[in-house]
Amino acid sequence: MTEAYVALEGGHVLEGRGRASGTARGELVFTTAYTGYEESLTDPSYEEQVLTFSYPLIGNYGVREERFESDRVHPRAVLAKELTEDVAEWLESEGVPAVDHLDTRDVVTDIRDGGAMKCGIAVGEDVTEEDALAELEQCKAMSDHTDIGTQVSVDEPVVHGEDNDGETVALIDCGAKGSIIDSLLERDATVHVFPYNATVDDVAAVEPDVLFISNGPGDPVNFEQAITLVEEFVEDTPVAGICLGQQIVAESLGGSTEKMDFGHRGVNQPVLDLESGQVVMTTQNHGYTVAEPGDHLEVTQINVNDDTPEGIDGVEYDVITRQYHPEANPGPEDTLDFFDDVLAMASGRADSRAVPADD
Ligand SMILES: NC(=O)CC[C@H](N)C(=O)O
Repeated sequence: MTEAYVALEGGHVLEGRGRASGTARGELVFTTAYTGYEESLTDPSYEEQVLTFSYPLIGNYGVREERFESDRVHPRAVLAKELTEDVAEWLESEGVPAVDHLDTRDVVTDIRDGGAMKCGIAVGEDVTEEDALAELEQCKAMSDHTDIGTQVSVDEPVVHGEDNDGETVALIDCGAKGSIIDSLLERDATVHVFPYNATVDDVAAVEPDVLFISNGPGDPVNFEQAITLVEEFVEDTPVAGICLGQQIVAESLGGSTEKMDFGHRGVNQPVLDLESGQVVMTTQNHGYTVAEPGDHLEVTQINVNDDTPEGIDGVEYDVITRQYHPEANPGPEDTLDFFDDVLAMASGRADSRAVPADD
């Protein structure tokens, strides 16, 4: 019989039903998203995490490659109340352990009380609780994955939309979702995708109209080269960022970031634009946040639930970043116009708050 154990930080072990076999360890997090499991499971931002779905039934509309955000599943393991056969087979074929028949209400409550925590998973014919505890023992804190970029980034630069007539975007791939590239291509941009550790010379060679830092997994302070790129380019080149990208921009320009207790993961996170007073629904997936924007950046949007920064713009530089995922996939498309704003900024057409003040 297939055994399935989940060992939580502190040593508490849960028993469930094994749906995909193997052993794994990672940072235990939850998403409240009720749709979009194909997109979430292929989002590189989940690298080194174990993803719990709080919505009780996952997989009820199948598994379609056209919905994938990258070419593989990124969470180390998946926990749910009920996974369909389609999803279980997919995860088994990807070598990603999965456990269901768990009381995910308890798992979510544990994470909310204790914060995102380490965990170990063991699923298989002969596994024991000790196997899950052994995985837990070896689990590293997220911030200790210091070279996580190498696990999710392209190895070599790739160009998309070479024949497009629009702006030239240098996208630093810290684990970029495919929808970010698609959103730029749909707006006629040429997108040069660079490895997370690209040099200033590499990027300068394509003469970008905008330096765009992608989403990605882990702690922003571990993306030292991307932090350097923003410092080097910001005086002469507009800068944009999504999620990890916002955090990297803040780290570059005198701000700071910190780890949240359990983060924001879901598709109905309300965000208030401080200038217009408008609230939009957003997709989110992050465990770190900007703590202080620093003198060069100003917070322009906040999370309605906890006031954390959701939009940060440049004070004297052309900078626009968002903590949420404007590209949706999954989730609402309320914020797709972010890409129009970024490309307007890149072309110098921007009537943006980031325009330097007159003397
Ligand atoms: N989606 C992302 O880019 C995640 C950003 C970062 N890894 C965090 O957890 O906060």
